[in-house]
Amino acid sequence: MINLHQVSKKFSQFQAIKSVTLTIPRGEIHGIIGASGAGKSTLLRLMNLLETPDAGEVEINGQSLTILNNKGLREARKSIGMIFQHFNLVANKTVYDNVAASLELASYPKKERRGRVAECLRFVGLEGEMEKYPAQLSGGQKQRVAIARALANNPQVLLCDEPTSSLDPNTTAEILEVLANINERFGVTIVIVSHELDVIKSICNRVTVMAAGEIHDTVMIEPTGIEKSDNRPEYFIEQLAEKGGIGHA
Ligand SMILES: Nc1ncnc2c1ncn2[C@@H]1O[C@H](COP(=O)(O)OP(=O)(O)OP(=O)(O)O)[C@@H](O)[C@H]1O
Repeated sequence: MINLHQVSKKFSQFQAIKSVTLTIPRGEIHGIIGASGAGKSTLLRLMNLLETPDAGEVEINGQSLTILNNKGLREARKSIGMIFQHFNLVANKTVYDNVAASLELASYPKKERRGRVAECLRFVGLEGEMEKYPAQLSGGQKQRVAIARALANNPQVLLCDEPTSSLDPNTTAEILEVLANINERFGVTIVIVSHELDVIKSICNRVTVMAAGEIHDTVMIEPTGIEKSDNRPEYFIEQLAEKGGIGHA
C-alpha cells in the first residue's frame, strides 16, 4: 500500500504539490492523469523520495520513508522500482549489465546475479539480446530492459513515469501487457503517470486526476469507462469526456 499524507513540495517559490493525501491499495494499478505542469511526475517522484517533501508523510507498505536516514532509504528503495519515458539505460553497458547493475547496487548475492538477470530478461522476452547495447535496440525493447532492471530486486511497487509516451501504439500495447502481467503474477502495486487517457483506461483500476498541484478526484475505471462521481468538478468531467471514456452514472 502507498500512503501519502498531506504531502507538499515547493520548487523555489513555486508550490508544485499542495498538501496531497492519497492511498493506493496493495496490488492496484493506479493512474495519475492531468494537464502538463499539474504535478504528476513530482507526485510520483515523491513516492520514492526522489523528491523530498517539504511537509507530510510518505508510507510504503506500512513503512514511513520520510523518517528514514540515507541508509534506510536506500534499503527501502529496493522494494520500489521505477521506469521512465526515456528509459534511462546506461548507453555503454550491455543489456545484461544494465540489469545486473541494479542487483549490484542492492548488494544482491553475487552468485545468484547471473541467474536473476536471465530470469528477468526472459520475463520481458529479451533473453536473446543480453549482449547488445541500448543503441542496438528498439524503443519497446529498451523499455523492456528498463522493466527487467526495475523488476530485478523483486519490488513491491513499480512507479512508471510516462512509460509509453515515446512508443508507437502497437509497442505501447505490448508494454502495457508486460506491466499488467507483472501486476497479476507478482502482485506488484503499479502507479502510472500518463497524459494519455487511453493508456490509463486500458490498464488501471483507478485514476487520480491532478490539476495545479492538487488532486481533483480519484475515480474507478469500469469496463464501460470512467464512472462519474458526485464530487468531481464538472469541468474535469468535461475535459476527460472530450477525450472519451467517461461513464455517466
Ligand atoms: N526540479 C524542478 N525545479 C523547478 N520546478 C520544477 C521542478 N520539477 C518540476 N517543477 C515544476 O513543477 C510543476 C509540476 O511539474 P511536473 O513535472 O510534476 O508536472 P507534470 O504534471 O508531470 O507535467 P508534464 O506532463 O509536462 O510532465 C511544473 O510547473 C514544473 O515546471
